[in-house]
Amino acid sequence: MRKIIVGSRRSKLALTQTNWFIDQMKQAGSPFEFEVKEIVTKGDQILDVQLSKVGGKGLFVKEIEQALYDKEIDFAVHSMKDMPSELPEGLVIGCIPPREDARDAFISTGHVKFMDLPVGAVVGTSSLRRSAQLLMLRPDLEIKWIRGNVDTRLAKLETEEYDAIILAAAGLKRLGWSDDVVTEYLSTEDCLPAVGQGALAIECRGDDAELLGELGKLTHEETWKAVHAERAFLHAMDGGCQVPIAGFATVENGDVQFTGLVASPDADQVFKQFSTNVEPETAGKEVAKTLSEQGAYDLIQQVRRDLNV
Ligand SMILES: NCc1[nH]cc(CCC(=O)O)c1CC(=O)O
Repeated sequence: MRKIIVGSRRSKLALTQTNWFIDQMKQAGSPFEFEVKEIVTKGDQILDVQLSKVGGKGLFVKEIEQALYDKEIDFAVHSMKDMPSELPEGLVIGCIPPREDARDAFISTGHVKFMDLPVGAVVGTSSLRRSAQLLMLRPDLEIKWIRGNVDTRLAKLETEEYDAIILAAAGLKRLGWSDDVVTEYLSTEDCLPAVGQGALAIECRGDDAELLGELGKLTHEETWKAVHAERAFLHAMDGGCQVPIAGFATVENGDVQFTGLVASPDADQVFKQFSTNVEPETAGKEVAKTLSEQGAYDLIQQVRRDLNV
């Protein structure tokens, strides 16, 4: 029996996602043995600075992709959100399993709802996408950068000066945190999720036909369509996790319904557009075209120059 080596970042979330997916493969009757190999990425090492400042697309994936090229591992389970919109030559996404909750979770001390936060309350996030959208609703809030994995951030809410923090619901749910830690789930209208948020990407070598055949069986059609619309948008806008960009799609009766958003970091300028199409890429690209015509592409380039990324 072929032994498949699965690469994973060392964080609890990465390992949980990896083991969850291996279980799915076993349940589907995949004819393999599995072994997990832990890999430390640059993104895991730099935990003390604002992510948008260290820059570089694919901060969490580069070392893993090298291990794929070197055949040290056969596939890796990534958060789709951490994947650059273009994969390097020779590597492919072999499977997109069903999406977890794509929303952002708002967690405050004392369970005060977001709109009930006192004036000037301090909210912890290191994402320009989240901070821009929070400031649209509550321009009075103070955004304070916060880094670290899910457990660290929840601990910081208790011990440091934050009134609230925002985390991806998917990470909390996969780690088994119960719904009661969450004060409220922000609606996708109020806080449009990051492209790919809540979804996983199984990355492998494009020439590994045997593995690709097994992985393909576990792809979830609706998630595949939604993610392709979102990533087509991200790519067309030259977006990434360093700039305030959001994109979220659902599938209704086979049609992809996609909303894209680009904002300035201070939320002074906000561009938002919706499109629906049977072709996922078309839905994403149409929104990108409209927003670019309105000035959103230039805004992203401006943000990149300002942040030097
Ligand atoms: N930015 C890091 C990251 N990448 C994926 C997740 C959570 C899981 C997901 O969105 O799929 C997180 C943490 C967070 O944003 O709270």
